[in-house]
Amino acid sequence: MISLTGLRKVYPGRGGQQVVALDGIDLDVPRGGVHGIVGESGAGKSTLIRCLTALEQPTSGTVAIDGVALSGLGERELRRQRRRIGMVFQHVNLLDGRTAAQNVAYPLRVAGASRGERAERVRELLDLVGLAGRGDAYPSQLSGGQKQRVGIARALAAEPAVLLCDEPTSALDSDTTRQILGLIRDVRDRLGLTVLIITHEMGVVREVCDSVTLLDRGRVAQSGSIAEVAGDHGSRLARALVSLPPEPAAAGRVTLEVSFAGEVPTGRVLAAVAAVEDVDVSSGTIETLAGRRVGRLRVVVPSATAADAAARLRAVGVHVEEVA
Ligand SMILES: Nc1ncnc2c1ncn2[C@@H]1O[C@H](COP(=O)(O)OP(=O)(O)OP(=O)(O)O)[C@@H](O)[C@H]1O
Repeated sequence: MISLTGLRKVYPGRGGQQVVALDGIDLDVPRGGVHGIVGESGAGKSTLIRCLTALEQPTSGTVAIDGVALSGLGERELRRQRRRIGMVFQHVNLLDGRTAAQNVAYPLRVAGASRGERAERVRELLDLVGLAGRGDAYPSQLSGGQKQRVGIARALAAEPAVLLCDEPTSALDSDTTRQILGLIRDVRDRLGLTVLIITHEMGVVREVCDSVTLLDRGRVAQSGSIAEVAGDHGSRLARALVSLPPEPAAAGRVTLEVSFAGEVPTGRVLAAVAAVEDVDVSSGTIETLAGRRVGRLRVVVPSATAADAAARLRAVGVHVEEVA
């Protein structure tokens, strides 16, 4: 549904130096998928969004939505394609002097819908986002979460095929974040949308995404379904998805991080850990992510016997790394 091929964007920098913001991105998000894009500041996330909405022309490579490449479209066709992409932002930017209903109706007015059509569609949309009966409220009378609901309704007004969400919950508290992510999943389920979420919060990825891409200096550092990346134990995304607090080991001891996925029975792992001589478990988690059981344990062992302990643990099929 969303297909990026060899996407490259180079900006002219200061002193004639070039800034490579995107360096050959290949990415496919299937119809109905919720895909997360994560990466540090400057990784290229905003540039990616601007290329997807054709606000920015790629230096090379293609962006295609539903098989239609954006480059080479005429002005009219491009406008039509843009309407197939709804945008949800961190700061909703509602028109303060207009009611929630008028804000949602705005893109419908621009698209030339009649008054009757607008009223009916706005009612449906407010209902869809859980704001039935709140259409007459002004933005100042709405909570942050309710404003974001209005923003989502507005983004859905033109019946897009794709919803691009740029840090949709960064300004919200954790309860409201969970509700808004639940809503995004719900509209995906009901309307069959394809959703791309740019976020710096792994909690968002865990909660709502089916798949995820880590961008690093304009390149894809890692990409896959949540189950795949969570099971790729030593990887950056696996560590970020299932993270443990760092805790330095005492002198003469080292910490081994033991990671495993559903293929290895938890009981067997725990038995192997318990059998290690003079072992202590300092932290750990065993949970189900995208239907796959994943576990991570930090075990502290004497330095002198650490290599032997690691070998014994690996023998049961787990991934073991010494951590600082
Ligand atoms: N218009 C521009 N002109 C020159 N350089 C740019 C421009 N826009 C972005 N860049 C550079 O491209 C790189 C990627 O920037 P981008 O804003 O896409 O990253 P980001 O991952 O969205 O970061 P953040 O999370 O801070 O928004 C950075 O090095 C940035 O300085």
